[in-house]
Amino acid sequence: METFSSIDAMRAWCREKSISGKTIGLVPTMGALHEGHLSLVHAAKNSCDHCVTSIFVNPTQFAANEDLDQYPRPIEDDLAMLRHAGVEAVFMPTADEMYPGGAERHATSVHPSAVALPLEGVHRPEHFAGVATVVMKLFQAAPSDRAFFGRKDFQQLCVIEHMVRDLNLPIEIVPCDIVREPDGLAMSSRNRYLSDNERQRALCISKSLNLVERAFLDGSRDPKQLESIMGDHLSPCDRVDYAVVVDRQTLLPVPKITRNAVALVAARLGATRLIDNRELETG
Ligand SMILES: Nc1ncnc2c1ncn2[C@@H]1O[C@H](COP(=O)(O)OP(=O)(O)OP(=O)(O)O)[C@@H](O)[C@H]1O
Ligand SMILES: CC(C)(CO)[C@@H](O)C(=O)[O-]
Ligand code: BAL
Repeated sequence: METFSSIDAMRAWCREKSISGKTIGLVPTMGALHEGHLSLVHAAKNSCDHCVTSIFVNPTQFAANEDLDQYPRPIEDDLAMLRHAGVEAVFMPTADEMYPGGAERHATSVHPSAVALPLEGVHRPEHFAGVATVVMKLFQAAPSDRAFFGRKDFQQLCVIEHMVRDLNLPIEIVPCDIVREPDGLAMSSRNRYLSDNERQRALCISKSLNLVERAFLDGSRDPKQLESIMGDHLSPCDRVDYAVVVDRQTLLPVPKITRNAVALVAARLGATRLIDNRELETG
């Protein structure tokens, strides 16, 4: 497995692979890897000739009061997992390599589509501009045929899909299903912040989504009714930023579900903020 910290070297590796007609799959991550990330790697390896994974804790998507400094960086463990998974190249640039002159003075950025505005956009107003910009930069540093993103970060996936569509980027976005712990908790790098008690209480998030799905499958098409089911079961959380059922395309509220929808939750256990969701398909 080769590791690259320079954009030029990473780009040269990708160019060499694609000149010979081979396809490349890119898996962007912030490290602290778990089985959710590895499922993206497996999907990339299954559908592409070569797989590149990036590890970069992107400063421009964190607000000043967020966990940029504490974000876990177990780089040796991450590299061992990627080696074991058969990844051929890892892009792990420094912040200076990605943002010469400093992330805070970085001038040109991607303005994401309106799908970035609700939900996470309300609670993390600069977040998706930072995500879209760094993903655009990762696509330039590691030019690939396909990029793999998890449905766990559902709104992020929408933002990236819109960016690729609106800016005509020559890359296919491949959404990958949410990988969960055996008890239902969505895998997330931030789960490692949880105390035993918080970890136990965090289970109410996936349970509330199970109950919403059950009510939806039983015929409920009233978002308010579904949201109240979620609300009733999220009381073990210390704070609920949102627990909503919205349109799958726009992520905006609808009076009645007539086409595909999605239930999304963001909630805190202690200082840890977790997100999860469940797609509700009208069929
Ligand atoms: N449980 C999961 N199942 C599937 N994909 C996942 C899962 N968790 C993360 N991913 C995906 O992995 C990619 C990298 O995500 P990231 O490195 O931020 O991990 P994370 O676990 O979501 O971290 P965080 O706890 O900071 O949200 C994203 O596309 C994300 O959606
Ligand atoms: C897509 C991403 C790697 C951009 O920094 C990050 O937001 C993540 O890990 O989901
Ligand atoms: N998985 C999304 C990255 C973030 O929360 O910044």
